[in-house]
Amino acid sequence: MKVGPLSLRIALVAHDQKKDDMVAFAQEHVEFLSQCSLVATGTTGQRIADACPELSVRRMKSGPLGGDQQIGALISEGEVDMLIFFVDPLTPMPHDVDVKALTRLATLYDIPLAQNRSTAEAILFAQANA
Ligand SMILES: O=C(CO)COP(=O)(O)O
Repeated sequence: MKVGPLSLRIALVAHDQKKDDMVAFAQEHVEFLSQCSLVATGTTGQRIADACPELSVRRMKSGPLGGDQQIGALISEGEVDMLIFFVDPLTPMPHDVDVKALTRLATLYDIPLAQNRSTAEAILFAQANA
């Protein structure tokens, strides 16, 4: 895979049941991601940083404590080019409104939004071959 542009700003978020998926995704694409500017919710970012020490990840608060909203704010400011958000469709979330608000802003501001791994792979492939 060709390496992506340094300027690509990617937000990474995963619910607890999807964090292993996110870590595997980050490990598989570590070369590409190392060329990007990464921001993540707190626990997701920690898991990625632990698994991929070569990646520099800006960590916001944990999702349920406002991290989803912080990333939504970055999107609204035009500071995120792509949202990769591995959602858990089987578990009720206390912060479901924040989850919906975040995906809504990605849709509103028309940035690529991947809510599962196969879509994330497709988006990265498209970027790498653009
Ligand atoms: O809850 C989340 C997304 O809604 C993710 O937050 P964490 O990465 O802190 O677990």
